[in-house]
Amino acid sequence: MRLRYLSGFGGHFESEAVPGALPRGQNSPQLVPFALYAEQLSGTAFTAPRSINRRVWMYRLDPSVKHSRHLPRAHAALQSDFTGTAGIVAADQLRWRPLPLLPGAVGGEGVDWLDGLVTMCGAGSAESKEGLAIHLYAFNAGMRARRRAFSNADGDLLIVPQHGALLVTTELGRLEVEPGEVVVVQRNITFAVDAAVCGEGASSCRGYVLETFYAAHLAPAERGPVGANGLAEERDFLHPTAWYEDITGAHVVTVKTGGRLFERARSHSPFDVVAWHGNYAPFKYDLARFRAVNSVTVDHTDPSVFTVLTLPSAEPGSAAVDFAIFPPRWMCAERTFRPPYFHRNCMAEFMGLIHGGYDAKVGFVAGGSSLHNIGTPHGPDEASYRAAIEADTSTPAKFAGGTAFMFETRAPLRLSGFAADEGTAIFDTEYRNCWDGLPRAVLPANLEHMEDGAEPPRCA
Ligand SMILES: O=C(O)Cc1cc(O)ccc1O
Ligand SMILES: [Fe+2]
Repeated sequence: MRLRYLSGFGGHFESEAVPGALPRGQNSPQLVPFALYAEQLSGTAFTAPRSINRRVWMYRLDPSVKHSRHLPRAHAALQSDFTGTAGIVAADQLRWRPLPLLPGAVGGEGVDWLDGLVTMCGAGSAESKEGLAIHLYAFNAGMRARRRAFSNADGDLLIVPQHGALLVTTELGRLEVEPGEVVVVQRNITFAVDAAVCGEGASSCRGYVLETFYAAHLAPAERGPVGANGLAEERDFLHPTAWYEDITGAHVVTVKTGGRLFERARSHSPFDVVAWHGNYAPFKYDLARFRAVNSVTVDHTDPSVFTVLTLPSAEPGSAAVDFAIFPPRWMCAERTFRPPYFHRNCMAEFMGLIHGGYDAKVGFVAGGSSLHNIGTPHGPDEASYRAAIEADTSTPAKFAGGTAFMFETRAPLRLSGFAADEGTAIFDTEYRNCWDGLPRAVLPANLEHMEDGAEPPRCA
């Protein structure tokens, strides 16, 4: 499918699927063209400063309010509260294998994207509007065939497909998102996720999701001294164009609010927006477009240079959450240990691998995940360490091996019961052994010691 997109981060776009559907010169005429309903969706408080204010005006066949009462709905593995006893505190280095791909579904059977979500970890709670959740998904059934959609009042969703291209249908139009691309669907935008390839030969899909509970939205990281260009370029953020369907029959929109799921039934498709304008719209971004900047002299540059999207906190320079990537790139720092260094971070690091390998861990596989919580020591495994200290660093080397990513947050991450369960097939109980064989440094026997001339203090 060749879809058209509107390019530019933070742009004020307008799009109409039917010429003349978009009111000109005003948002809410007495009678909208074709008697469509005008509806505003706010992405920020009405009075948020212009630079961060987000809203969209939709012109639709029915107002969203035409639906049944909300009925509670259960979810087996979705968690939106990590406070109190709701989250499991973990200090260990942790790694998980990929979720198994689900076999091809027959008929109406199978698990769809929403039911296929499983929470791994998070912080804070949806209700407090502070914190985040990290989920995985695996699905083999479409939401559209089930006339099912989702709308998340709890926050924005950054979806990172790892296996299988997605067709994301939203109120504002459709986006095709392949592994290597990511998509952001913001708070309260109704959407459905399907495999982009349907029917015969359709693959099951797998990936990662970051859910941000904060009022602020993810935006490209500042460039600082890098200058006016590079890193994530505004023009590479692609938004959908208006698309609607005029379909009667039972449709269900599942909403999540305060961590609880409810269903509201409609007699028509919720994807009935004929035209829209505004600056609150889902977008996709191709990670291969990231213009990486790195050291051309010595030393390993901190991974903040690879930040694609960030959500600031009130503390200057300390993100509530960053989305950083480790893409294929040239490594050219001389006399340098080129892979990530050994370190302990004041931020928590959740990592995933989209394809290929990661230069600090031979044992990290595509689709897998790892967590190094605040202060937890980690770094290259033994094999990566040995290879790096022997590498010839007099010439550049291309790291073409893969694309990993990191959700980095100032919040301590707490585990879900699923992630903490060492008995699951995905929990990697061996992970911590990957550093066991690191040789201890040996100082020469006849080493001269620095003398400070002073006797150690003695207590009476
Ligand atoms: O731990 C990791 O693998 C992620 C990471 C990468 C890097 O280049 C520097 C620091 C860091 O935490
Ligand atoms: Fe790290």
